Amino acid sequence: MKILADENMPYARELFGQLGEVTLVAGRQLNTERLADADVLMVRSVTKVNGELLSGSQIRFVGTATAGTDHVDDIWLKQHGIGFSGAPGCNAIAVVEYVFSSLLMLAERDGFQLRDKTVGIVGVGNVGSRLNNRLKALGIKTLLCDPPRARKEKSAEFLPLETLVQQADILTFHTPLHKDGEDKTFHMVNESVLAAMAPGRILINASRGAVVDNIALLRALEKGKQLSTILDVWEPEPDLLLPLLARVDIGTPHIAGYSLEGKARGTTQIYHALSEYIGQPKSIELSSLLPQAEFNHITFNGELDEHRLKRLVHLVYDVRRDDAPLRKVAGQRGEFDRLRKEYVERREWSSLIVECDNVDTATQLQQLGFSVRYR
Ligand SMILES: NC(=O)c1ccc[n+]([C@@H]2O[C@H](COP(=O)([O-])OP(=O)(O)OC[C@H]3O[C@@H](n4cnc5c(N)ncnc54)[C@H](O)[C@@H]3O)[C@@H](O)[C@H]2O)c1
Ligand SMILES: O=C(O)[C@H](O)[C@H](O)COP(=O)(O)O
Repeated sequence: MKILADENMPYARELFGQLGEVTLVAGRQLNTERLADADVLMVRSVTKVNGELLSGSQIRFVGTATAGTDHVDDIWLKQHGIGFSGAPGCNAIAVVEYVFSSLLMLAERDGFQLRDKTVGIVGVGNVGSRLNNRLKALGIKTLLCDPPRARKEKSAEFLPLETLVQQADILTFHTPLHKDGEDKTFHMVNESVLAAMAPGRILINASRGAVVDNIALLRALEKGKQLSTILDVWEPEPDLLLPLLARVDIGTPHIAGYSLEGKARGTTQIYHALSEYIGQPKSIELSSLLPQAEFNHITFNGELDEHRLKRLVHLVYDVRRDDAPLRKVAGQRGEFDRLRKEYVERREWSSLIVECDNVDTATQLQQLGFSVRYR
């Protein structure tokens, strides 16, 4: 079995090599010729997988090691009897930790306490629900919007987007990109949503670029709208609007989900899916693949306050390490992708064992996802 896999997929050779012959390719350069005699295609989000790419090929299974699947025409795959698997939730923790890192940085810079803010979460799936749980562990008020879940679960927990726009100090988007339909998310943040956001609010997009109308956002900021913005995803990528990057508070090259754990989980999820599809079910523990983290043990004495939490969070991942390099190279051909390809290893909070002497601190850090030892 010949398996073609994106070169930016950690552990692809080790895992897929157990199932067939692996060739690694640059995701943006995949074309019909490269697919010639391949049986399986394993991609990330930069490869558009559709009839144009696949007709005439002998591909019988497609996997994407990503949470978002808007780059895959899954209907076409089904119609043509091609197996498909995404990697739901693989990098949700990484995105949550990106959001925390960003908000704690803004809180310090602008002199506010996160615990005084209300956070509106739009899209309460794998990312949104984990974000909600961690914010609640800190006693932070959240407002939730997820119409598909609201319909299914008939729960009053979910509110209309307009309510969040009016009431939340921080509005963070974690929806899939739907170009149309009842739950359309394309340009969900448009001119009128931006106009309705009160001065001093914070807008975060770590979902898909086009969930926010980037031109409308740029216009609003150019007209002096007081809005702090955190953008990990752009419309379009990789050729983002440079004047917009210049005006956002934090701008990163679509790496919110790029913890080593998150990427590796993506690979293992589609490895499991392929092995089942071909009738040779295999399983592998993530921990057997991952190296020890650079910093893996720390002693934390006393009580946890927001300032100390910020220091701990930024010890593991400080978003500024991804913001500055993008500003330096944006606009230069190939550089957005290079930053992603050569991404310096980043680990999740769970990779840090925190030894605590205070039971409340230990409980809270555990709820937040750190590995904790109480002595
Ligand atoms: N920046 C990154 O690196 C990164 C990483 C992971 C995921 N993502 C993106 O974030 C998205 C969310 O990730 P996830 O893992 O939580 O996905 P998910 O599928 O688990 O959750 C998405 C949630 O959004 C809800 N939703 C759908 N339409 C909606 C609408 N119109 N309004 C409000 N909610 C709506 C769904 O009901 C679901 O609960 C992915 O689809 C992907 O595009 C980006
Ligand atoms: O949908 C996802 O999982 C993320 O957006 C993912 O991190 C994108 O990374 P890429 O596939 O572009 O490497």
